[in-house]
Amino acid sequence: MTTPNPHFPPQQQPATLAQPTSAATLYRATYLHTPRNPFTHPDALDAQSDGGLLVQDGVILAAGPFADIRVAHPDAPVTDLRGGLLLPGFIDTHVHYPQVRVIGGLGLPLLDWLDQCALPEEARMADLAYARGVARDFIGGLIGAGTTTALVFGSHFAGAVDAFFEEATRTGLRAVTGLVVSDRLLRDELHTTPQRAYDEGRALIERWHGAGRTLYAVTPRFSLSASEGILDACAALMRDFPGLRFTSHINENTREIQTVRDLFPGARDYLDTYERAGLVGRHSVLAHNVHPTDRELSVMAAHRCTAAHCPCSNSALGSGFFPLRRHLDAGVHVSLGSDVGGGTGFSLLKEGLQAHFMQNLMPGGVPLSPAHLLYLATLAGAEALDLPHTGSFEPGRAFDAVHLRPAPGTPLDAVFRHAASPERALAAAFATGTPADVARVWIGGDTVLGD
Ligand SMILES: O=c1[nH]c(=O)c2nc[nH]c2[nH]1
Ligand SMILES: [Zn+2]
Repeated sequence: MTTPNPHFPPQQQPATLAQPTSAATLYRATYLHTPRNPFTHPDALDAQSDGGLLVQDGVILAAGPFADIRVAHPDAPVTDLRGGLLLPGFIDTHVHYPQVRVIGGLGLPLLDWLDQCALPEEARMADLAYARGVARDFIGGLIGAGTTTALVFGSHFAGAVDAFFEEATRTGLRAVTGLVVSDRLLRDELHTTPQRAYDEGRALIERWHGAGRTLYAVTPRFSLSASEGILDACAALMRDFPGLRFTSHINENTREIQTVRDLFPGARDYLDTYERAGLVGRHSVLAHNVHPTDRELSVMAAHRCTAAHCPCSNSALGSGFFPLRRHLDAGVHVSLGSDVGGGTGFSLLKEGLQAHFMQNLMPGGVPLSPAHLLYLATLAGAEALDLPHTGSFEPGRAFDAVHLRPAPGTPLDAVFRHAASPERALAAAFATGTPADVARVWIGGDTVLGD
């Protein structure tokens, strides 16, 4: 892309860190990652057709051509992953936990889809046993798609959020989530009060923020359903507990935007409803932003907040074409989200493909290479969530990885066996890969799927 994003300079890391002192494993694979942002660095893709990643205690110690790593570490046991593609684990920056069982409500615009599909299901999360089952389905879906970190829209019920954190902890997923809060225009049982939003949020933060791999995200559903009082309670949590993340929705659908305008007559625009409350900052991720104004883009860039682009959801709900070029030109950071259940599944491969299609089809769209798609599905999310130990295979980062190994006889297997380069194989993975091609997933060096 044309405009450098000054907010996330590439990490300068030595090629090899300290020598291992105890058992390390050398993974041999065709691997690809984007240690840099390809929108600002043309040679951002690092592809090794016969690569080696030396991993100890869940951390990558060395990365490069297998032969080089082998010479330096002749005794490390080798795990041979050749025959597929090894990528950094995917990072989904917008996905709804209580909606996994209502994926596929096609054909409705946002507000009708919420009324008819999403909110009735979200009301069921009051039942803790039900919520526990949903948490299993949801996290199984994420990991099964190769996602190792997710910014998750939680539930309106504190017990269901506890259930999510418990399941995330059990499985090892890196998860950032929180209580969803609203006090109008949804359904009565999903409404809360500012005081209760603060009290329940605080209790969850004290239990889960920074516990193991979990972090807390303050989460008003959207300004349409959140009064100034609720937004102020959210801001109070952000002030009282430094290091929290913030997430919500913005500028998704024209009817939604008009309703927000009517509800906040003093606000300059949609972003201003969050901005006035002090909720727009480096740790803010706002989903969709399909219809932003120039002022909103410049304020988002100035505050270094992220727009989570959810192309399958935007297509399924008919929300519109995401103006990626305007975001990049304004210097707004962009990451990728599946937006299950408005989105159509957990695979960030599919989201990457849909992003590619939409940019191809829209006037002034940004041509997206395989490197752009991989970046959006991995490092861009790590940057959005300020998790610098994830997102790529640079030494010093956690070994969060997905091994794509299509079944013999499938078209993707044929492409992998005959691809002229790893980059061609990567393009095919985005074009035709699915969760069925995910053979193994690691988080922090632990195998969480496959063997
Ligand atoms: O895509 C969306 N999914 C949701 O659940 C939602 N809630 C508010 N705005 C929303 N947009
Ligand atoms: Zn959403």
